[in-house]
Amino acid sequence: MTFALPDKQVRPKGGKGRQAAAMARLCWAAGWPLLVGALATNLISGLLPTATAWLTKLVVDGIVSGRPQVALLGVAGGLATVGIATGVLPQLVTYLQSELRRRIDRTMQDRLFSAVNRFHGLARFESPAVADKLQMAAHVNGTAMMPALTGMFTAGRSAVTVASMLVTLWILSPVMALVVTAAGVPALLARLALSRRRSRMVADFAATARRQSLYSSLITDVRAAKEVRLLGLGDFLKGRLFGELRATQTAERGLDRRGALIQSGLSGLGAIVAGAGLVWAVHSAATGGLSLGDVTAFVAAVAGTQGAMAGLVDSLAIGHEALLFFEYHADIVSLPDDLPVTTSGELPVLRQGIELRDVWFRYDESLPWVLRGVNLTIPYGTAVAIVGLNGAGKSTLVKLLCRFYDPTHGSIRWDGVDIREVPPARLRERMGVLFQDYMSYDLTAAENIGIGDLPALADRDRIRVAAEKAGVAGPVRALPAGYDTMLSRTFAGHDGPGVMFSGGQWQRLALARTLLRDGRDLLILDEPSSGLDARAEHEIHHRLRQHRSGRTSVLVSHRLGAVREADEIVVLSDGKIAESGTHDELIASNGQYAELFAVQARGYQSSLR
Ligand SMILES: Nc1ncnc2c1ncn2[C@@H]1O[C@H](COP(=O)(O)OP(=O)(O)OP(=O)(O)O)[C@@H](O)[C@H]1O
Repeated sequence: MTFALPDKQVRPKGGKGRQAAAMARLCWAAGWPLLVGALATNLISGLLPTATAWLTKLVVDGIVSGRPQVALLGVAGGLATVGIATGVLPQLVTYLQSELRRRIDRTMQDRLFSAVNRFHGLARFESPAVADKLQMAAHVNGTAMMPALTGMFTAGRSAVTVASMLVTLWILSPVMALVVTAAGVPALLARLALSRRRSRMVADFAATARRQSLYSSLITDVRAAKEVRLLGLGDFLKGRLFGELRATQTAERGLDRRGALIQSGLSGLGAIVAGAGLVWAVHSAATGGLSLGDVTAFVAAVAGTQGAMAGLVDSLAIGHEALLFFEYHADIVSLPDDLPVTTSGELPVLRQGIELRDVWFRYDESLPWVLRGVNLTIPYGTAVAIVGLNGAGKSTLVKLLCRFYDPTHGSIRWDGVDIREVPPARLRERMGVLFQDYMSYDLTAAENIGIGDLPALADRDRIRVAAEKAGVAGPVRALPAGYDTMLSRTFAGHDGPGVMFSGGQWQRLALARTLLRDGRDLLILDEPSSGLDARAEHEIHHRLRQHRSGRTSVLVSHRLGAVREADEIVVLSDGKIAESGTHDELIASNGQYAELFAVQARGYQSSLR
């Protein structure tokens, strides 16, 4: 089991405008009626403060000038209606926004995981840059995006309030309208600059945050718990986690201090402007330039403009930061497939065989060659065994046969058809493969086998037959709920706690999953018995020999006793085929195979003495 440390920082690319447009399109697709509804209610809410200010002025002026009661009552009724709307609309806005958040959540998850499922090979998962982005993108959902969306709504609402308040102010005092606007501009610029800094900080500390989550998962993950305890790594990991946390918090603190200083300065400036305006308004009222209603409207307009301007700037800043995270999602969603795949092309039913023609392969241009000109034929209906020392390239060859990567040079042909000329799914549905690093799923025993062939998931008879062939039927029947037992200690089953299998039992279960794909053209077994006890290994290989006879199969194994009956044994050494032949031929030629076989045989004989 490995936990990868992200090796470099990932800063998403692309302009904010482009990302904002992409996000707007996503929100539209997620639920445009909700989006329009939420936007409209937000904008109407934005007009309410101005309406309240004007209606209050009319009421006050009406009372002072002794207007008829009916007219006054009408205005008061209007004021009451605006009051009701002020109380009700925020609830409606909240509901519409929550529903929109759920829709956006679904749309984002759908797009993200569909994009990941579209990667046909493994290269994307092994790229540190992509893995880092994936980790960031997995946290970006509707909830994380809401600040950007509500930020846009609030910005729209605040803009409406600012505009309407400024009109009110302009009517009462154009000079004051200009002064309030001018005082708001530095606030806008300062807060946008702060927000940019904050976004940069989030990007700069992305790797730090990922390392934090790596250390916390190592401390909490059940798979790491054994080694963490045995080696006493708990405090070591916690120390590293806190080191990262301290680094992030120090940067955050610096930014918060700077923000607090700037905000205080700007608030002081706003208070001076509002105070000066009040002095002017009182003076004008005293000299008859303004009515009492004008003064109340003026005070409300100054406070409203300043408040709405602050809201506008804050919303823009919050939206700006949320957009940064959206970019990780957008980058993954737009990432092309790692393999050039075709959507058409048929794969014939295997009748001649599979041929590797001068196959060269390396995982990356910067890495050494793993396979160097491999020429190998796996004739139809035969069992070919691949043996060799650790790192010789055996599992790599298996991965190329499954087309998880394309050969760097050369080709792999299936009855003469280059496997790059058919969709990978069509190739993969023709094979059953047991990987060396097989998966153990936190699912029931039946599901662990059944997912080997999804249409058989509910077919208990087929699952039982596969379990029998893999020699795991007995252990499964002995489980508390038989095939329905949850094989997990961290997820409980329907009837109580889950149960864990032993390493060898898991391996047999994985073998059963592979054998469920029985009728496929090609069976590949990469170290199918590495975790089995001697008796189980003997028994399994006996069954597999029966199962493989007459079928096309590839068997990779370090246990040479297990491969001796293969039709052909291929010895891979340093990425090349060193020798090949039947067991007897290879023993007679006294090469690498004979040497390896002799070493293993000596080991067994000496332990018998
Ligand atoms: N995903 C990968 N990315 C980069 N290098 C890899 C990757 N997988 C394997 N390698 C390298 O390729 C070489 C061959 O590995 P491979 O797993 O094919 O060997 P193997 O013959 O199956 O070994 P073993 O007997 O230990 O299972 C090794 O040097 C290994 O470090």
